[in-house]
Amino acid sequence: MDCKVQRARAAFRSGRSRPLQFRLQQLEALRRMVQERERDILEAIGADLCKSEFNAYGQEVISILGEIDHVLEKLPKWVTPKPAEKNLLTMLDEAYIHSEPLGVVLIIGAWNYPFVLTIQPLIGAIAAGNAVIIKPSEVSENTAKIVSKLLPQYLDQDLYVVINGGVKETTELLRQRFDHILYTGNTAVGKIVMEAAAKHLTPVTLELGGKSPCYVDKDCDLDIACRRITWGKYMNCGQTCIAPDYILCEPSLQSQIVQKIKETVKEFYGENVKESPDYERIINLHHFKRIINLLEGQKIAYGGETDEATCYIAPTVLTDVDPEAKVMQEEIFGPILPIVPVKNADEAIKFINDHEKPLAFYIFSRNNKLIKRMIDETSSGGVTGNDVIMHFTLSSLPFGGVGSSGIGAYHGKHSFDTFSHQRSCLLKSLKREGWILLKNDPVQPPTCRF
Ligand SMILES: NC(=O)c1ccc[n+]([C@@H]2O[C@H](COP(=O)([O-])OP(=O)(O)OC[C@H]3O[C@@H](n4cnc5c(N)ncnc54)[C@H](O)[C@@H]3O)[C@@H](O)[C@H]2O)c1
Ligand SMILES: CCCCCCCCCC=O
Repeated sequence: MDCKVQRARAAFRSGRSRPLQFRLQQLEALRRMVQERERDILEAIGADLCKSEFNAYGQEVISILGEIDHVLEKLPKWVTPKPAEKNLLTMLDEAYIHSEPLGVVLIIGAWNYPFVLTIQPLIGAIAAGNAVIIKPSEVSENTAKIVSKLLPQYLDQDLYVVINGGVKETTELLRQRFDHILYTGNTAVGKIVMEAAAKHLTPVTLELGGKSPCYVDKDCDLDIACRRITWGKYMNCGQTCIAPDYILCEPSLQSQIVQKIKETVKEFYGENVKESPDYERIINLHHFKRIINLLEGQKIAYGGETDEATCYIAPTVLTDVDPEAKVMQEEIFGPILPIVPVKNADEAIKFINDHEKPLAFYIFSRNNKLIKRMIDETSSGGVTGNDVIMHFTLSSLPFGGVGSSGIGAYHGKHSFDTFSHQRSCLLKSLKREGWILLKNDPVQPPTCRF
């Protein structure tokens, strides 16, 4: 492992990852890999998460191809040094900001979108000119295997290295010195990563989780709201970092919401969800049991069926959920949707602010003023009004958390910035040396110097 990181560092020091042409060529090769080996990639994701090819393509491959195209188009502009404003003392000089690569960066991926969560940060790290060590999640072993098999066939083998393994290997890896670490996963491990990084003063981007609230206002299009919530909540069997974790709404809306979600589930997955090729499974028995446990003592208004043998949990809605209930104490990361009744938007705002800052916040309302007020009076990594998940799909928006849901952000230019150092450059003119006397004259106030 040491020698793989050293090899990447030596390759970085050779300087070959820096030229724009090289970065573009590597990104084009990555795009070719995704296009030519699409079948293998979809198969691996499918095997890990019991996901249809259609869903794997729509949820993982499309965003990677879109991100690569976006970066290929914009990178020449991003790498161009940006002139900086000058003052009287430097008016004859050249001042600019140069984005330079950080060095060797470590990307630690999570299992729930195993391809996108390793490859999307990789795109940014290559674009910024770094060498990269990629550590996919061992939980999604098929995707980890295919990533480690394919990347060396398409990319520079010394600069971009995949290391597979679990806690032991990652712990060992974290002892090494990196120039940046981007970790995606749960908050507890995020703290371990940050502690290890601190030993080397390595900056981190932590893409963590949390309980993302969804406020449904009584003045909203309830049909559309419930359709969109159903889509985002039950996609990937609820195992999405920015899935709406729970709903806040006035008590009288609960039964309508349950009814509409029930109808939408039928529309999306058919009469028998268990038989639907579009409905995934919980990743493993450990998570299956953890989620089932959250149902204890709850009023199940819809769903609730489970099958341990296949880690199946039906799309489920809970009503009149007590904020103190177990299901409200941790991120659910499964297809259970609690509804917590609140009197109004103000009570919803207070509820959100009384808890840790979430990764996402969703507001459904016809009243844009209310949406803006709720944004102003709360905090979260990102927000989507009148939909869920969709802010993730925009390369122009920084994707990341705040407070306990994460540190830093990536996607598009934000990835490039995350993996770059903004270097201040001042190139002094050799002219007007006489001015130095003025600079060194302590009796002259600065305003009188020129
Ligand atoms: N913000 C985001 O973009 C994002 C995306 C996906 C998931 N998540 C969050 O991640 C969580 C689910 O992921 P997970 O944590 O179950 O994924 P996971 O089990 O795949 O772990 C993530 C990574 O951490 C490594 N790891 C695990 N234990 C470790 C340890 N003790 N020391 C060092 N490394 C260790 C794993 O090998 C893996 O590569 C949820 O909270 C979810 O919200 C966040
Ligand atoms: C259009 C749907 C895209 C869905 C991608 C969601 C990725 C979320 C990453 C966190 O888990």
